[in-house]
Amino acid sequence: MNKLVRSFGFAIKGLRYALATQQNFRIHCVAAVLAIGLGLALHVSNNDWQWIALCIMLVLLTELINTGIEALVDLVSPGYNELAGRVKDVCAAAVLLTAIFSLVTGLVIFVPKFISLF
Ligand SMILES: Nc1ncnc2c1ncn2[C@@H]1O[C@H](COP(=O)(O)OP(=O)(O)OP(=O)(O)O)[C@@H](O)[C@H]1O
Repeated sequence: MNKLVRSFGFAIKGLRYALATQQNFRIHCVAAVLAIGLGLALHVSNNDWQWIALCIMLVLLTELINTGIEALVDLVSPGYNELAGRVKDVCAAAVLLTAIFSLVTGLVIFVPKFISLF
């Protein structure tokens, strides 16, 4: 049990690190809160909630993995290295793709709801 609590503490430490150091992670958290607020206000369906939850998790997960890999790259390659840069670029591309996927999904869910309001 003690080990479980300690592991939970390490995970919270990782989350706090990402929140404190990664502007993109903070922006994605705000976007997640906005999406949840819009979903509640516009009474989206259970199916739409599943898509919203999937998008939020995908973006936050890729951002956290990107942050971890960035730290690892800085540890093993503190100086300039073309491969180190490529690793970071590819990880940044993963975050970008999930963010675009989430944006498109959000538009598909929310735009028709907004249109039907007017
Ligand atoms: N050690 C390195 N060697 C070569 N290029 C690097 C190195 N570190 C970073 N880069 C290049 O600079 C870019 C930005 O790297 P940086 O570590 O500043 O990430 P970041 O801008 O903080 O990313 P994020 O906004 O996701 O935190 C990388 O995508 C890569 O192209």
